[in-house]
Amino acid sequence: MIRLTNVSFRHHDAIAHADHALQHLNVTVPQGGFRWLIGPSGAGKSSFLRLLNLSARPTGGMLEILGVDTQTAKRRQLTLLRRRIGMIHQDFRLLPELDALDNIALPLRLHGQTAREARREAQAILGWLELRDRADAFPAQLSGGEQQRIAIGRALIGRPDLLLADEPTNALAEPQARRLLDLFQTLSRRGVTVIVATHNENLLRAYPNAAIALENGRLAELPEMARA
Ligand SMILES: Nc1ncnc2c1ncn2[C@@H]1O[C@H](COP(=O)(O)OP(=O)(O)OP(=O)(O)O)[C@@H](O)[C@H]1O
Repeated sequence: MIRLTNVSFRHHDAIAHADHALQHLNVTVPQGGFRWLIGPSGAGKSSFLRLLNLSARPTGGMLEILGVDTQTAKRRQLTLLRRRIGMIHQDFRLLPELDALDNIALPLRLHGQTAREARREAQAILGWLELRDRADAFPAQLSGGEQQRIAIGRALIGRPDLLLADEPTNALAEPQARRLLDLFQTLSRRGVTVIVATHNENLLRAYPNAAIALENGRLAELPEMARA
């Protein structure tokens, strides 16, 4: 369960003091829920995902993630919570000095698994991503779509309970995008909470899940297309 109660967020370096990226949001997503996150550029979608990803803290309100009250949680609880969250960043954020296999394996290494175990699981994911022959390639040697698929693999390898994705299909061809969305749907049916920011109207139509619509940092009326 994800629960935002009156959550506001202001970037440290926001220009005007009153400039809030998110304002007074009340949102609940049950465990296993799939939500699109939609809204025009600058509406606050990435800021919203940063809060859920625990890379930023709300400046007001209460944020509960997977049953943990993030304001009162101890550091150790937050560390454990982070391991249950998978994030696909819009700009991929691969480590340039690691090859494709080790980028995917990284979360398991950070969680203390041996290189051998982590690489074995990463190999299986590379197979699903149809990138087995690119295991040794470094990010700079990969196409945008290949980098995005590696970023997807890295988010999935830790078997997250909460999967967050910022425009995860923007570098993918349509069949790959649909395959990814089919996987997201399957994961959601198995109890993973999935939140996906997108501008891709074809996908919104093809996968009519409920949506969280933002506009100027506030919840907005849902456009017809996104009502589920
Ligand atoms: N690091 C930052 N410092 C200051 N303000 C920021 C920062 N990042 C975003 N903002 C501001 O916060 C607001 C919300 O931006 P955000 O990136 O969350 O929107 P978005 O919906 O993800 O946009 P896009 O679809 O273009 O990615 C905007 O007004 C933006 O200018």
